[in-house]
Amino acid sequence: MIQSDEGAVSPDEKDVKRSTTSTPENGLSQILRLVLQELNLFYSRDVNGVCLLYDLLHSPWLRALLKVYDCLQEFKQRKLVPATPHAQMLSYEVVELLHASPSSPEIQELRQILQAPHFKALLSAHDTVAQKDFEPPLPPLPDNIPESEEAMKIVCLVKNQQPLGATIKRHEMTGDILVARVIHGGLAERSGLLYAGDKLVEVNGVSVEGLDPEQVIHILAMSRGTIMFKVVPVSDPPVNNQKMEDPTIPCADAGLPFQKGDILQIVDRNDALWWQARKISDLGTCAGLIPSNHLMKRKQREFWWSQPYQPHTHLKSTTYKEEFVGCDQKFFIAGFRRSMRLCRRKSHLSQRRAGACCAGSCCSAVGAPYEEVTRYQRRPSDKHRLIVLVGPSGVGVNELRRQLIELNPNHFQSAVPHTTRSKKSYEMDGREYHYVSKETFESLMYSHRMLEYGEYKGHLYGTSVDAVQAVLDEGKICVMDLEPQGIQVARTQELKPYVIFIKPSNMSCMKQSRKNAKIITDYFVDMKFKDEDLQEMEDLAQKMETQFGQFFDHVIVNDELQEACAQLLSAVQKAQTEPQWVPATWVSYDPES
Ligand SMILES: Nc1ncnc2c1ncn2[C@@H]1O[C@H](COP(=O)(O)OP(=O)(O)OP(=O)(O)O)[C@@H](O)[C@H]1O
Repeated sequence: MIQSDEGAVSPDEKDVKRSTTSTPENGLSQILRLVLQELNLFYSRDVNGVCLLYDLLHSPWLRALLKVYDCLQEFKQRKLVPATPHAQMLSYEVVELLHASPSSPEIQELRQILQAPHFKALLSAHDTVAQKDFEPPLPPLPDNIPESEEAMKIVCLVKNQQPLGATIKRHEMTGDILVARVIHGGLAERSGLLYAGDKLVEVNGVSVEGLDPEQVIHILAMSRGTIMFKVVPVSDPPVNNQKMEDPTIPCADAGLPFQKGDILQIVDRNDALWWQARKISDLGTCAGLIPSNHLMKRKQREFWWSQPYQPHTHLKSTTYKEEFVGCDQKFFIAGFRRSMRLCRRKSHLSQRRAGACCAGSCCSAVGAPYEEVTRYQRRPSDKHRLIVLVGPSGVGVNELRRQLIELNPNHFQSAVPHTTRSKKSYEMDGREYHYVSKETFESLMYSHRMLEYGEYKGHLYGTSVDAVQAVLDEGKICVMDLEPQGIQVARTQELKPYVIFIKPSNMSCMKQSRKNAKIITDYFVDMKFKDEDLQEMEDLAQKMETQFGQFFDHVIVNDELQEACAQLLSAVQKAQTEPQWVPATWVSYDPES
């Protein structure tokens, strides 16, 4: 509608008066308005073509476009780069406003314009140009903020189908929505604009005052592309001794899934309960939350106490025979004696029955849920690493050990165990066993020189650190089998054990491969495997993996014997020649190395 050039002030004049305070004087909208004022004077005089020109320039879409352009210019002058997000925000804002007041036909028209594909295309073209000029935004502060007011900053983050990498929470006392943490390596951290403790004021133009964190998260989740935050920056560095009553993760999306035994790079351990870490196998990704040492210990203790008592079942036995040595052996290999193996099993049983934790199992695991590790490669001048084989009874640990040693007895050797029983006529001290007095044995036990020990038929049996060292000192590779409870005892800088878990394959394969195999029991030597024995083996293997899996450097499924043996040989060689993760305490810093 065109007003008369005389009399009442035209709506355009009103606009001019109103807008001069807020838009730059040389803004295109301002110029357009002045032009329209001029044209208005000639409109009623019907000067040739003026009406057409006036109508064209007066169309709402042009005014809307120039308004957006002017706002962009203003944002640019305030150095709020990149300007693109602001343009998008502005158009979203206008559309939102128009939704709220859909009455007049002009507003309807404006809404259609802003939502029209060509307008979006125009913005998108601008986006592309602006993206090229992108510089990390400076933390901008409006010039005209009164000193008494909190200084705010506007932060724009472009969310390219990746999480923002920040979590929020509500302040218990003030109810403010705060940035709870900024995830290392995430979008927010890389921008350098958001810090833990920043107070959120607006998200995408929506005030967060009175909103629940979930509502804010919803707004964020619904946002595409650029997200604009208005924040009051935290005055002090982020607070690290944050107290959380809730034992669950503060933000499930920010969690880092990991398993026991995974190698993690800890990038932030400031929080008492939740650390930030990355998997070493995936260092390119942004960090995630993991429970802190403290929280892990708490969880482990809770879990430990919640575990029901689980008695260990033994293989049933019928006939008793004296201990034996494999008669088909071409040469003598120590440490395969039946008494020693049964003693080991019995000591394992008694530990479980007593409900106590041996030094190497859950107690120490509770003490140190995480272990600092480093890469270690054995130098040719170093002693060999001890090879420890672990597995459920009957899986083939001794068979594999025997086969490995038979491959090259000059290179691989077992440690000679100690016993307090008396030497038999056909035995030799230091070959089958080291025959020692009870006092000597006990003094080795109490001075922690026994890797494992137990009692069988009233006699003590065990393998000492010194017996292992004796093999290593000869330049050989010592291969021994241990109950998993003994792993922790062996894990010393001195022995640097490489632990290989021997695992049964599935039941149907085991039934097939173990058709002719024999198990060792207390009383019956040539007993064949029954289905329940195989089932027990499988269950026990699972338990071992769950409880001790973090200590296993390598896992071999013992299905086909020769294949498993080849895998064992290859793993043993790698352990001695290739870099491996070991506890950091095993590697002392040597500046000359
Ligand atoms: N892959 C395999 N295929 C067929 N038989 C196997 C295989 N591995 C082991 N065996 C046989 O299974 C039986 C038990 O193996 P082994 O004595 O090595 O068990 P173990 O794990 O040392 O347990 P334990 O110490 O209780 O005897 C033996 O007769 C062995 O020859």
